[in-house]
Amino acid sequence: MAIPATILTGFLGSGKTTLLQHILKEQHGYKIAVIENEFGEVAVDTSLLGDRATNITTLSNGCICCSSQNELSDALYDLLDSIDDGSLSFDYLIIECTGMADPGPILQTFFSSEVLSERYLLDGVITLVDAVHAMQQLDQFSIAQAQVGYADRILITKTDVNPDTKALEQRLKQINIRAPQYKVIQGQIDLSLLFNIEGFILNDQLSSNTLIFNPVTPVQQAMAIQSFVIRLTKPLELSKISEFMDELLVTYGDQILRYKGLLAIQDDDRRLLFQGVQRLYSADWDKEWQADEKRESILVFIGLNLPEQEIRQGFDNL
Ligand SMILES: Nc1nc2c(ncn2[C@@H]2O[C@H](COP(=O)(O)OP(=O)(O)OP(=O)(O)O)[C@@H](O)[C@H]2O)c(=O)[nH]1
Repeated sequence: MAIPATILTGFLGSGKTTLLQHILKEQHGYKIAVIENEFGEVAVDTSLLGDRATNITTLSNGCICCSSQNELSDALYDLLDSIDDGSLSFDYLIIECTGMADPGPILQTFFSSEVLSERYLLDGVITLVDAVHAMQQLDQFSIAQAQVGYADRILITKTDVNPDTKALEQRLKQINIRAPQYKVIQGQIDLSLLFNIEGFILNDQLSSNTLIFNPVTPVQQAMAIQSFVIRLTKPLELSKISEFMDELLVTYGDQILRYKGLLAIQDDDRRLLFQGVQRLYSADWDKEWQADEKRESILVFIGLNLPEQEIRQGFDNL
């Protein structure tokens, strides 16, 4: 059984540690391992950590804390070794990123080797956003926008200090139309909203409620991460989709953070699911379209300065 993994990200001081403390205290029945991602931040002599690259501590409630100065992949392998030699057991992994970390490379690590992609199952990205400071952070730091862009769930924290989050919610939706938003005070949230969300599995969960939203004001900044939805009623030709996607990813692979789609294909009664992170994407056949279902393709793209018109046009031409 692959171990599900959740990535916890968010700008400096957004409340990641506070949420983690809540998660680790809660009685949820999971045996959770947490990796604190300090990777590459401070060069620490590995002799301090002993032979292992990863420093592993077990808390009194059975949760496991790991810190590592090495690459994330080393820590992931070290945890697997500990499971295999019987010294550890856990059934869920959380990675807490540092506030300035770009989640992109962290996600890519899970697909970087056969072992890691088979033994871990990337479940989702939870992004925390500070209701007091986020507007300014989003203006100033593209990394803060990227953290929102990658999210499967967005948690708006510190709403006890600033309860008026309307404008922020709109802006977050412009950046990431796909991720539901929840308000959280001092990390208090129902954990079932955060775990087993299957953000990277091929499925048809496009959160159709959130897709009704239409951005009214264009994002102003030059470095803007934004999302948009494409809906097409005419069936698409399969070979042309992969051709177009390959072309798109060669040119814009670094800018497209995440994309997900449910496609209607010409001469086939099955739905085609596809999803990707930057240049890495997968597609698979799903069940057949039901009689009461509207046979249309829906795609969500989230990325940095994406050529929306060009992408829309490209799909229109398929
Ligand atoms: N009022 C209020 N304070 C909060 C809330 N959540 C977190 N804080 C406080 O905000 C500060 C930063 O929270 P942390 O949990 O350390 O944030 P972090 O994201 O781990 O911070 P970094 O590790 O610096 O990236 C702490 O003083 C928390 O007590 C909240 O919902 N309301």
